[in-house]
Amino acid sequence: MKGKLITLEGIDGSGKSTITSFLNSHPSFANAVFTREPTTSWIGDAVYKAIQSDTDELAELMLFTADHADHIATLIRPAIEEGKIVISDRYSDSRYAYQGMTLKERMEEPMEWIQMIHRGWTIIPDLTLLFDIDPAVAVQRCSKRGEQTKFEKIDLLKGVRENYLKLAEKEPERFVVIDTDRKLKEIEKDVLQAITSIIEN
Ligand SMILES: Nc1ncnc2c1ncn2[C@@H]1O[C@H](COP(=O)(O)OP(=O)(O)OP(=O)(O)O)[C@@H](O)[C@H]1O
Ligand SMILES: Cc1cn([C@H]2C[C@H](O)[C@@H](COP(=O)(O)O)O2)c(=O)[nH]c1=O
Repeated sequence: MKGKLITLEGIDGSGKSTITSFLNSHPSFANAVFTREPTTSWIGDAVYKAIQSDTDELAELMLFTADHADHIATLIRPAIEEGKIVISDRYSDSRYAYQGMTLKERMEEPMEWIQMIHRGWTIIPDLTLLFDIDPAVAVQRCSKRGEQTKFEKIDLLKGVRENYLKLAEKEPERFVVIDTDRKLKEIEKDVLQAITSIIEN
């Protein structure tokens, strides 16, 4: 039996890692493979170097995309072929939404172009949970957390959020949008319901 790929997406501070930890300790997902992008490989390390410095935005996209290709080849495809459930904290939609913003002065329709360069080799998720939140609330949460990435700025995150919502509107059969400006218990319930309906089909 073929496995399932479930991805968690959303702007910085939207609550993806918090829900990933919840799922990781939930008995229903004891055999699932938990992963993330940027990955923990040397390419993922290079990505973190790029986003912690003033790297050219196109070079940054290429690094994120190389990390994605390696992630698919070494972990995602083999796990899915073994019939596993794979849960990834960020995946290709992060590139469409974030680099769709960072490259908007460099080209016309960057989001469509980035999607085009993924076509034919990426694996499309069975389910994408989009953690949606007002960027002002997300940035406030991030500031309490301490560490910051260069993308944690309200204006940029507003554009990233709009890109995510456009993606969700175009593919309603893949996306489930979760309002994360709520109590954790309510979010957990919606997440479990969305995942269960995909796994049981
Ligand atoms: N529903 C919630 N209500 C209040 N605070 C929350 C909620 N969910 C998460 N938080 C807090 O918000 C902060 C950011 O959450 P988290 O690290 O899970 O976000 P993230 O989407 O993984 O962020 P990033 O993409 O930047 O890693 C954390 O301090 C977390 O404890
Ligand atoms: C995969 C991916 C990530 N990003 C951005 C989103 C975040 O600001 C950082 C990763 O940091 P995290 O807090 O460890 O999730 O990188 C991106 O711009 N493009 C991508 O493809």
